[in-house]
Amino acid sequence: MCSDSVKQTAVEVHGLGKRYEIYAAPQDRLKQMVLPRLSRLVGREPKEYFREFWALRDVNLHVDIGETVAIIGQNGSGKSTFLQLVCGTLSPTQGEVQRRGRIAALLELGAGFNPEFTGEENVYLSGMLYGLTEAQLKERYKSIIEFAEIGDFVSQPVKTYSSGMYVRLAFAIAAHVDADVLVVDEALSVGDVRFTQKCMRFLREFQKTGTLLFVSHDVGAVTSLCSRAVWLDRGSVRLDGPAKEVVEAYLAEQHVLDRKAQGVTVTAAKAERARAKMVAADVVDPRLEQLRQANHIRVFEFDPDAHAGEFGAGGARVVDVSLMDSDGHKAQLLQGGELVTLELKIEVNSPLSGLIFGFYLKDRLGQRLFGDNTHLAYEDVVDGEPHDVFRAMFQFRMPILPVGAYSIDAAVASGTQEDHTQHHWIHDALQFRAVDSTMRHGLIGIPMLQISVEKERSVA
Ligand SMILES: Nc1ncnc2c1ncn2[C@@H]1O[C@H](COP(=O)(O)OP(=O)(O)OP(=O)(O)O)[C@@H](O)[C@H]1O
Repeated sequence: MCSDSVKQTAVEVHGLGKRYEIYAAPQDRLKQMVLPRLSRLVGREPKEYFREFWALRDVNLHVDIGETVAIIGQNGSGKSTFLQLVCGTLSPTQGEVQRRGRIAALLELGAGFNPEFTGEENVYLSGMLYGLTEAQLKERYKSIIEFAEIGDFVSQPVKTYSSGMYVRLAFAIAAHVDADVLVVDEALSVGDVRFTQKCMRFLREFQKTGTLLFVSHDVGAVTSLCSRAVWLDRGSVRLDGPAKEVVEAYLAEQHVLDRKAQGVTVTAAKAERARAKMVAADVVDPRLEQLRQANHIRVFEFDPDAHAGEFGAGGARVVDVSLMDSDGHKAQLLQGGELVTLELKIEVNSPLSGLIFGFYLKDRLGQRLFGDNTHLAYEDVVDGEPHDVFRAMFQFRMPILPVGAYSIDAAVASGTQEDHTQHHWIHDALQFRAVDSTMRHGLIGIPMLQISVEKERSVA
């Protein structure tokens, strides 16, 4: 951890709270404006005609310059309220926000633009509100419009824009105002894939120097972009920590709640992260030496107590997870591109219909690289009785992996693909590490069947 003098604070939030007054009927609002004053005039205790609702309460947060922090949580948990308070577009009922530097915000649709003004006029208006001079805006205007890609609509009032066009223009402006802190609320979910990727490229560049606060329901975007996540739950901070861990805890809880709504009890348990057991260094498959491109992958042993967390209703349990090589031996060292079989051993505790066994392979950030389950492969329903033991096998070619740590989530559920109860989900059940690789870019490489070059025409 760096000292405060080295790492400066970008945003500091103390005891932040936002209270709304909820009126059961419109006339109650009128009564509240008039009657309490009258009551006070005649010396009576004034009555309140509203119910108070705290959208956010007692939130404390410290964000360092250069950090990328995701705010996650269910609908209505207070994420947008929090971002608006941080940006100063909403004033708090309690507490305070301290910010350093220029904050640019991409908040919910509708914020920021004057709907009667054209796109061009709004570029100048917003830019000046961010503190840019007219000369600076003239200089950057072409680049802003190119980024937004809204064509001739730039000379139309923004009230005629689609939600996607609106966000494109807002993003383009925010990307050009030299912000120190960028606050992005769900903006990426509105645009099309190409624009979203453009924004992601911009955000990745921005991250190198700036501070980013990011709200998204897309947990993939959260884990790929953010090092830290804050989980807001009914207006309070539920968990604040490494993005991967917070997202996994949040997803587990979402499943618990989803099943509860269906009358099924699923529990989420957090286990201490334990060190995975390393394999002995001298276990080397002789075939590996013959392979031209080295992508050695060390597989750590499955240890039922050494995982990042687990949850489930408990009707069945994953008791063993292993990766086998093509000879059917438990692999300790693999090669990217090799044929492997992932084997899950499951014990059933209570009568279950429609058993589904599945896995996800994830990278160190928790991004799911790929996964599969038995539901789609088996049309017959697999039922289980107490004490039954199943082995689910997935044979696939291990992709070529960039150097780094990887893990496999293993799970057993019952039901259907669309509606199922997780009985046991183990985060990071099996861990492994790609120790060397020729791959530098991309998430995974797939073994090429053939690579060739043909000269079709020669000038000479
Ligand atoms: N002006 C308002 N008056 C009354 N209640 C409000 C007002 N604005 C927001 N709320 C309530 O505050 C709570 C938090 O809202 P907020 O929009 O911050 O949640 P959120 O986490 O961003 O949700 P979502 O994921 O759906 O965007 C919600 O219950 C919402 O209904």
